[in-house]
Amino acid sequence: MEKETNYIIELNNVFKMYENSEFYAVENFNLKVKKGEFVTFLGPSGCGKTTTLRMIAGFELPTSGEILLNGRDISLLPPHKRPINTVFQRYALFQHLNVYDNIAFGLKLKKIPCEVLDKDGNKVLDKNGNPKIKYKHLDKQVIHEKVSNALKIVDLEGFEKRPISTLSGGQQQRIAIARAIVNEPEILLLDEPLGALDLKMRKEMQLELKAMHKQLGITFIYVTHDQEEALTMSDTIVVMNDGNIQQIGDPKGIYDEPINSFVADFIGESSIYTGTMAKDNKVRFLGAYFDADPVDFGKFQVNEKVDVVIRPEDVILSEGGKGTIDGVIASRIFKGMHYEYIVMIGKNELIVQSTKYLEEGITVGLSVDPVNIQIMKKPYTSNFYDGFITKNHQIEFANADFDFDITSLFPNSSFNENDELVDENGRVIHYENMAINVEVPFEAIQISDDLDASEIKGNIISMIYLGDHYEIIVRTPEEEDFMLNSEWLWNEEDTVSVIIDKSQIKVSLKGGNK
Ligand SMILES: Nc1ncnc2c1ncn2[C@@H]1O[C@H](COP(=O)(O)OP(=O)(O)OP(=O)(O)O)[C@@H](O)[C@H]1O
Repeated sequence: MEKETNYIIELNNVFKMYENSEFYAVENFNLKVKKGEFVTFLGPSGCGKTTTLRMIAGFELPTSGEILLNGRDISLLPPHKRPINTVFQRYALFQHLNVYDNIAFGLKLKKIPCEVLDKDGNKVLDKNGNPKIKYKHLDKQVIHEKVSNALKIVDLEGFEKRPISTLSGGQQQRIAIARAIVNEPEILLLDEPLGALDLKMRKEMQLELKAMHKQLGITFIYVTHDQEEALTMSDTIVVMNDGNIQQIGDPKGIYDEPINSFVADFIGESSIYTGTMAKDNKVRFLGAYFDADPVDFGKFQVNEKVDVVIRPEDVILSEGGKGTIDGVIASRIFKGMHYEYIVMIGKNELIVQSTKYLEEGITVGLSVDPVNIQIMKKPYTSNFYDGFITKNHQIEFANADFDFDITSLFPNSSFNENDELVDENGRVIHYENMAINVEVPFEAIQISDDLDASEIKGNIISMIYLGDHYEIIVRTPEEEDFMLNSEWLWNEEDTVSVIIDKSQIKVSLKGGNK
């Protein structure tokens, strides 16, 4: 069904699970893109950016949900029928063709409908009285003009006859872009198009792509894991993690008002702390009470645990301890326009940028304007799993068994002499396979590089520094995630064993079997 819309692309409740996979690569994705917008999908490797792009292009079908183009559902339309072109990181140019033929390739195949005319130039009608239509190839002259124009846009006029192999990486990428825009798509999808270029060339091409976007006036949907690239080029950034959208906003909004610690950590440099809301518009972190922005304060309860984000450029340094809190300068690096300091407040580190030159080892006062203290809801402090009770009256979750006193789940129950679980009237309770909810607080989990220390093993997939500790996510081969806090610095991708303090596991019955 078609409906009036200002949006060129809409994704509504889109989910994608690949065949032979047990998790969603993209989960509940909702996005509206305006005509002419430059939208960037930003997130770490594996977060679902390419999958989303491929669904828009039509190379993958969503498992559920709908994709609308100008208000029309295109979920089942094949890629070549969508007015959308894609530029990939690997340029996918035909090495045996020259520049002209690479760009003209699609145009030469294209057939356009034309009305049939008789020798006097009148329209020929079919038996229903409608103009008769035939399909014919584009004129050579038209192709020539379109190719020249595309080469002009990518700033490679005069390169028509050059073999592809004689072009630099940056030039090849421009040809790939020219090939995509020569078809005059309504939307251009760009999947890490600058990923294979060196830093200098990347920076140049970022500005050129932005200029091309302006000149062409078409919608760009761009994929990158480089936050600086996203901040430089986009009108709108969609920050993704683990198949989910974390935040949608313009670059400044995302940088200044990150919605959670993942976004704050991923975009720009920042110090992140666990804080507690206190009375009288205050928030306590780093062992001191700071004035909070009253607007933020109203969103939280007194005593609520929160994440507090401080950007390095927002810390005001003063000599002689005239701030909200004192710290000692541990290191100083000159960064061209300013110095970057690591200041220690007890065991916590704070990153500070300042144009002032200060000696290492001295005590400084630190303060932050209330509007620059970003206070965010703490997403989780516990892990949650679906599990069940095994026939040996253990509990199983995350593909591991744990001893657990299951009598605590059934009031007044006990085990009889036959090792059966019975209620207060002696009736047997059939607990085997009963479904349970399991909560494992972060504090209950430790990790170790001794892989024999636990039957649960996994790889570290994320590590966020929170001032005096790291928030770490370990993912098992079965795609179970364990989030925990650790004082120690680990390496991403490290394989570790996950040790759970059983006494801290909380279990409740779900009702029903697994
Ligand atoms: N064809 C496939 N079959 C099964 N799983 C897949 C397939 N393609 C991607 N995945 C999985 O889906 C998830 C999302 O992958 P996707 O390529 O969309 O992420 P990405 O954010 O684009 O990552 P990158 O930046 O590394 O390209 C990953 O866990 C990936 O392993």
